[in-house]
Amino acid sequence: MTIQLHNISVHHSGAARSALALRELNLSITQGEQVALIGPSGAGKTSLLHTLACALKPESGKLSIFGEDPWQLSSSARHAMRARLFLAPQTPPLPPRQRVVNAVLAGLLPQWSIWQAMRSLVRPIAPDVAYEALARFKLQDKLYARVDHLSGGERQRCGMARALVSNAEVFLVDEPLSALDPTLALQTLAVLQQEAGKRQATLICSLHQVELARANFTRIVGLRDGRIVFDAAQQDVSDAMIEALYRNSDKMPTPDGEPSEVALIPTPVPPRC
Ligand SMILES: Nc1ncnc2c1ncn2[C@@H]1O[C@H](COP(=O)(O)OP(=O)(O)OP(=O)(O)O)[C@@H](O)[C@H]1O
Repeated sequence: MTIQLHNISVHHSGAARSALALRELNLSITQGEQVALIGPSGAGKTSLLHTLACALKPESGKLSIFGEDPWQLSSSARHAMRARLFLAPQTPPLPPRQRVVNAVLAGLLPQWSIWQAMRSLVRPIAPDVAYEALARFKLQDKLYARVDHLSGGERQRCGMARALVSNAEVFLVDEPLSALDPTLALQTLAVLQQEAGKRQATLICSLHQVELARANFTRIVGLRDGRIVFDAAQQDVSDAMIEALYRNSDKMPTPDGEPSEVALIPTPVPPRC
């Protein structure tokens, strides 16, 4: 099992201790699985991806990635683990004045020495690698453009190209399609899924496009109020489950941050690869 969460609860630093972003989550994902995370805004999709990327430390519960608890490792061992995980945030943190070629090649940084990294900033070491990755997202003509001259959707695809050049074993991708038109969204998702499939990487992808998730992922995890509401095979996800997942709650929040009511749906047995 590549990823195992047992009763994981997480809160963000700065948030009230009781305002948990994830509440007693249980989840197991095997290497090579492709999982879509869906759920309303604030459900905890980003928090879950950041927890899996070892960017957020759980408050309680047991987390295992590649068979080890990242937070029991030394910081250098955890750093090495992070290099096997690629987190593509909703808004890729690309330095504005950087050239696209360098932004993409940053995906190779975990494999480079400090000298290679510095040399590449002056004169990109492997522009062909960046070019090929960009071409898969139809962005090759922007190879030497400045990042702050890209549109939002182009930046997102630049972030995806960076994922492609990395040798990550797990892709944690947050809302990769939010700034893309429907055609590009489909193409981008296809490239991500093909690449993950080709290298047997695990792909965990949060999506607001529920129909895209249902059409393209064999396993769908529905989150709401920091809890897993369902974890089901694509064919077992019904319209009623989706409707309940996204139903607006007009209940007033309680002062301790606990949601006053969550429509929990019995969880079908998750599919196994
Ligand atoms: N930096 C932060 N500090 C404090 N609380 C946070 C922070 N980031 C998120 N939260 C809270 O954690 C909970 C889960 O947020 P999260 O961003 O994980 O949801 P999400 O499902 O990814 O939402 P969206 O679809 O809008 O991106 C929310 O209640 C949110 O308000």
